[in-house]
Amino acid sequence: MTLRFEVDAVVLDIEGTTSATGFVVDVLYPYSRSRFGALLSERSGDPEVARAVAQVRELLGDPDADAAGIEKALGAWLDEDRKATPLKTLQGIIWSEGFARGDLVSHFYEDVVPALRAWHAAGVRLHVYSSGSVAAQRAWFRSSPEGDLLPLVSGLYDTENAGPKQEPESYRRIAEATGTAADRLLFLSDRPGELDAAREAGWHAVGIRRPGEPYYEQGVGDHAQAGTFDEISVISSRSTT
Ligand SMILES: CSCCC(=O)C(=O)COP(=O)(O)O
Ligand SMILES: [Mg+2]
Repeated sequence: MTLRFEVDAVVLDIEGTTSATGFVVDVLYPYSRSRFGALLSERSGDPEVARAVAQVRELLGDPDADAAGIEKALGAWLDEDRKATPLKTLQGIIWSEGFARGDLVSHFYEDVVPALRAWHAAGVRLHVYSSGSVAAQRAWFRSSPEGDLLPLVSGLYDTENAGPKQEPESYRRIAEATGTAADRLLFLSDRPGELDAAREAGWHAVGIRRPGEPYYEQGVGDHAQAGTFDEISVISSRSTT
């Protein structure tokens, strides 16, 4: 069955939706884990690192946490896959440098890139909303196995510039930032709590359920669902075809 939407923009979750959680956890997480120590000790004066470190201390409730304590907290959050904003900021710094130097190439499920190209060609705007930082998202789309996909993307949103993914207010903020009416936006995600929040903000929402992903068994509640992007047809009033 094909799900049909007439909207102006599609907003994409990454992990579990466009891309495999296994790749993020097995490739990206170890890459960042092994580099946190050097980042914290050698670049503590970098404003972005300093800001993230201050946020970690605040989350820990420990204003005096030293570099070892910060690294330990980051490791624990990685273990539990906690999407803490400062963790994502620091990972984003490390990953974007790793992508730029060619150590990393991103992952997209095989149905995703053809669908993104088709929707973009049909005049549908594409935005990303992920817990991964904007810097990480930019590098991820720029360094895909199919080349630079960033030109397909109009906007990048994370927990810093939009807010937590399970809060409707974050989706209202994105609608405002993109200048798009809520009912002209379609959100694709694997997580029911995110889909609930998008729907509460008045968006269309489709749960993506891919075998092997962490939320596959749990399902996406009462949301419309698709196993691949091929099952979703999107047209826009801005369409030229
Ligand atoms: C390029 S983003 C890396 C993935 C990541 O760290 C993450 O937290 C993704 O979470 P999502 O909100 O996309 O499920
Ligand atoms: Mg996800």
